[in-house]
Amino acid sequence: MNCRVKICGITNLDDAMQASNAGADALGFVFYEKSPRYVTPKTANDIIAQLPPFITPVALFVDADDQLVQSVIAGSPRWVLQFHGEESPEQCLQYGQPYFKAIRMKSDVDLLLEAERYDTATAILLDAYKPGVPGGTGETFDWHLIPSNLPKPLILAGGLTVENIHHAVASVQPYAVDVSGGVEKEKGKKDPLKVTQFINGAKRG
Ligand SMILES: O=C(O)c1ccccc1NCC(=O)[C@H](O)[C@H](O)COP(=O)(O)O
Repeated sequence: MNCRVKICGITNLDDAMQASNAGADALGFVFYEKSPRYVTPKTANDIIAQLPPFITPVALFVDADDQLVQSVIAGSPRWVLQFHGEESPEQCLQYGQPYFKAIRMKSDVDLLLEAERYDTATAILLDAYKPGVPGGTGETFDWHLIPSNLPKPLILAGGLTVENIHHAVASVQPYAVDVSGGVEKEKGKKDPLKVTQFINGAKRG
């Protein structure tokens, strides 16, 4: 199985180009001001204007104002949206763009119900739950909680690293994996070697 890779938390052109050249399928940009990986709509749109074709830029929001979402998507027709907060299916759909819904995993989450609720999402992204931290936690969750009959493409996130990516892909067999902190040298700056090793590890799966 060919596992796709999204490198999240891109803040600069060098990291975006390096990840693209190393084989990333998607790049994530965090439009959440409290994040150390926050980028402005202008910076992100300037970066994606220079990306090669076949790379999907993903705009990540956490319960954002309409105005912010609109200012991002006005900059390029290439955006896929990722909603990482408590957005309803109607809110996610209102922009008329393809979207992923992130679900933060707790033992009592009914994933089949969530997948049905967000049936307009093109994929469900599963991330670790940490109280007070909406994402980019660097923590894994119990992959046994993922049902094998999830009716949506699954993007596995949360605490993935060069060390655990082979095991993650082999055991969960996700459509794609998503990483941020595990391939950084410091918050907001990627480590090129880790990015390359991570992508190779995921695709070798
Ligand atoms: O990266 C952030 O700071 C962030 C802040 C708020 C919501 C989501 C955020 N990041 C999401 C991601 O980077 C990934 O989709 C995912 O959470 C995996 O992150 P990590 O565990 O660091 O690999």
